[in-house]
Amino acid sequence: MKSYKIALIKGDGIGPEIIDEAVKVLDAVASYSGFSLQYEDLLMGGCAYDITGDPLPQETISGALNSDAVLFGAIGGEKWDNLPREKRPESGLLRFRKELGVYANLRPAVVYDELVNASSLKPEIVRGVDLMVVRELIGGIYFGEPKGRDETKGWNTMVYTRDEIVRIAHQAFKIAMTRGKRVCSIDKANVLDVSQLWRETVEEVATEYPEVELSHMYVDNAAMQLIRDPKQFDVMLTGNIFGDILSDEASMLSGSIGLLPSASVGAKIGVYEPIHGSAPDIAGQGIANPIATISSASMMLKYALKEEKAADKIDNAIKKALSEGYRTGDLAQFDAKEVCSTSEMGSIIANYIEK
Ligand SMILES: NC(=O)C1=CN([C@@H]2O[C@H](COP(=O)(O)OP(=O)(O)OC[C@H]3O[C@@H](n4cnc5c(N)ncnc54)[C@H](O)[C@@H]3O)[C@@H](O)[C@H]2O)C=CC1
Ligand SMILES: CC(C)CC(=O)C(=O)O
Ligand SMILES: [Mg+2]
Repeated sequence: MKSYKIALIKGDGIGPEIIDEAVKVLDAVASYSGFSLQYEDLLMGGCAYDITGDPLPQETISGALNSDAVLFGAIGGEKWDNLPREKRPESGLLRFRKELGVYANLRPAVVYDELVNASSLKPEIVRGVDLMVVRELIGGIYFGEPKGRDETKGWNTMVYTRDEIVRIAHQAFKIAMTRGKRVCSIDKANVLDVSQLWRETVEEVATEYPEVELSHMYVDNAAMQLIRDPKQFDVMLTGNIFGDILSDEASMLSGSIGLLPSASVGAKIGVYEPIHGSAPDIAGQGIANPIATISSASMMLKYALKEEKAADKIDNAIKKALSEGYRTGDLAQFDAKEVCSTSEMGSIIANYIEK
């Protein structure tokens, strides 16, 4: 029987609660699909800092590199917000992504038919939305030098090299070829020099994909268009910060940030992670929506382990749970037949996995 090594990084806040549910569902699907999964827990974030003094211990990097894939929950929380930057949980996550080299963060935003009433927008605007944000993940303003602060000034730098833009643009065009063959590249080329290079470089890469229609949009307009008419988008190609922001916005098309998964790829080992954070405001209450993480586990099966059938089983089980009217608290007002806890939702989805 095939066996895969999965590195689990639960992290802080709701991280452990949502990862536990994803593991429940993964174990169910593995048992019916002829493979087994071995898990190794690795520390990252505030919990890692508390134990080791470092938000990203070296063993976490080597453990991840020794695995077939990483399933990641979330890190961060107020307790660690006033530490020096390099000690903060978020620095650990940024360093982790950089160390692994996962430069492409794929963030699908799909609206489930069962949840069209849950969106912040009218059902006719969101029904059928199926877009993919392809976000550059290890460059841009989160990483650029110089950065720093003193008493009166703080500074960060948005830098992209041509090579960084070329590789993320290829990812976007390749993904577009498997979908609606449209890429909208998001920038701020009317103001930022780095965005002018971004736009020119994306144009060059586009010549290798003549079947794909390329358009460009300024990020401020994109934020508005995503709400006005989200179905105009197929693949949205973005830099790091723009994709971070626009994908949280896109989650409101689907009804909750607790629904959106992601895959961070481009290197030997990928990281599969919900788009949301550690949600300290609801941590420990058993009310977080685990679907974003369960769906990220499905992306892991599909992209990292090539277990496409098993991934489809998870996606179908999620749809079944939603169509049967099960909702966690974040979606309780929207056509819920039964409101359930984080762990009940995990069990329901695990039970709906096709044998
Ligand atoms: N990938 C990661 O680990 C990320 C970590 N963070 C960190 O997380 C902490 C909290 O950040 P916030 O800005 O509050 O963003 P957040 O995404 O953690 O939470 C924003 C809002 O969405 C809700 N929410 C998030 N996930 C949910 C889920 N699965 N089910 C139901 N509701 C959910 C939260 O309760 C909160 O009201 C910070 O320390 C931040 O730096 C933020 C984003 C990403
Ligand atoms: C917490 C940050 C490091 C990143 C973030 O918000 C994200 O990747 O969605
Ligand atoms: Mg974010």
